[in-house]
Amino acid sequence: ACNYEVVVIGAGISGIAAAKSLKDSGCNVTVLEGRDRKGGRLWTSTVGTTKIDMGASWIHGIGKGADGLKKWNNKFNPIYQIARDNNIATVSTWEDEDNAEEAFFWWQGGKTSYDISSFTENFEQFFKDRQGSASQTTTLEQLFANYPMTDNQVNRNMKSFAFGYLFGSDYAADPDQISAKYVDTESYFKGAEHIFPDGYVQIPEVLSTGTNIVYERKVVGIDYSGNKVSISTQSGATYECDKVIVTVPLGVLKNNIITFTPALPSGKQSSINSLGAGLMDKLALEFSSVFWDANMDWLDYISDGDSKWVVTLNINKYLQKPILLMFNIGKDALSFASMTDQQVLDSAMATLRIMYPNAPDYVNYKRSNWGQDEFAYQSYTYIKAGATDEDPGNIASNIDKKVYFAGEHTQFDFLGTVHGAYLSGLDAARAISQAWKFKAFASGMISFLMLLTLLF
Ligand SMILES: Cc1cc2nc3c(=O)[nH]c(=O)nc-3n(C[C@H](O)[C@H](O)[C@H](O)COP(=O)(O)OP(=O)(O)OC[C@H]3O[C@@H](n4cnc5c(N)ncnc54)[C@H](O)[C@@H]3O)c2cc1C
Repeated sequence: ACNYEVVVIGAGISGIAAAKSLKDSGCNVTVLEGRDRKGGRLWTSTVGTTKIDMGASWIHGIGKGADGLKKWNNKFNPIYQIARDNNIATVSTWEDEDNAEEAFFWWQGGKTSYDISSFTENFEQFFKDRQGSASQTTTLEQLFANYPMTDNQVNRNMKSFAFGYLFGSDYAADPDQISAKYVDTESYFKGAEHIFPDGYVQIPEVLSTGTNIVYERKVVGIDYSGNKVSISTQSGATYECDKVIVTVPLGVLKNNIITFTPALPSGKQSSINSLGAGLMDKLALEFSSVFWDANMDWLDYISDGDSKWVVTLNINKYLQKPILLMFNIGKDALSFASMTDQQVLDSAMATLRIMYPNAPDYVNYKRSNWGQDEFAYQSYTYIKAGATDEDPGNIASNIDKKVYFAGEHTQFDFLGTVHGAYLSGLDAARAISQAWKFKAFASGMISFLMLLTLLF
């Protein structure tokens, strides 16, 4: 069996997946987690008395099968498989996102009379026709530089809405950042999109039973210059191990929160610099009753001059609670990051009252602020203009079979998702178990050869 001491940094889904797999192989595993809770960007919180996910909400496609990846033929999304195996309830929000029910509102007040679907269909078609001409450094905005439209306020606002609505939520970023070349080139699980009525955190909870997680251990240094890896934490506690798996988010790596000794190889560092740490924030508002279009999934808002509060999810449709979940993306999310809760709430309520002039006051709220979160500094990763689909794999590659990496940002196929993060954790664990299997085989061979020498 495995005789390594392994430290996993981070009790998000990737770290917990890696720890479980290695523990099951007999390794001695300790997980060091900076926060006082597990799950990382799976954060089931509450608004009033209702559980609400302020990090990931969806299993993006329960399966079976994933586009372009044969190995998933006939298989469920691994997160859905875990939910099924453990009787964790999930609820479908829609079979296909294109079929979600939507109402469109605009800055002039109430529902828009504008033909939104013609605009967004033309916009998408324009993108498809030109994506082939995009180079590695072409931004989505540059690809649309010659988009044919009369320059007036309505069209300008429609264009900025279309960017947020069609691409922003997928990549948690703005059109002047997203690489046009890589839009829609990652793989998607087929099937309906599901959420967890009792919270996504149930997944890391069932996977981490019996795992040794030490909380409030913010890692600040990893020294891998010797035979053993030495890990230092902000609290002063240090840990020694044979192998470490670093699962901290890309945003944490970009901010150099952890000092690596020696410094990370330049190729890996440049991939860390190149990828985009996308930002998407949520505001959950609970009301005393539903005043909005109860049959809609999404309430979409075309604002004047930016894309603030571009999409709002009607939670009532799935959980039968009078709750709206409002979203901001990229620079709009960033513009709220340093504001007080009251300022954010004022902005949200002002927008809701443009959409529904008689909207009453909220009774409870919960806000995420992932950009200011010292254990994330981001929401999810995207291919930024200048980066390539090889950058996530460059980050994943191990250093000297001592320092391994996992996390949603370390695999391209399902970049930015929970299932991608989960699978990356299993990959890192597999790479370590290959190392001990090889070591066991090599020492077996040496003993065998010594025995032969003694006999003859
Ligand atoms: C608002 C939002 C919405 C999302 N929506 C979806 C969705 O609907 N569907 C989907 O599939 N994905 C979604 N995602 C993405 C998904 O949540 C992530 O891809 C996934 O959870 C990442 O898992 P991870 O293990 O890679 O990272 P994390 O969950 O971030 O885990 C890393 C862990 O490391 C810890 N850590 C960080 N720094 C340190 C340190 N210095 N020392 C010790 N510990 C540290 C963190 O606290 C964290 O627990 C969303 C994310 C956000 C933020």
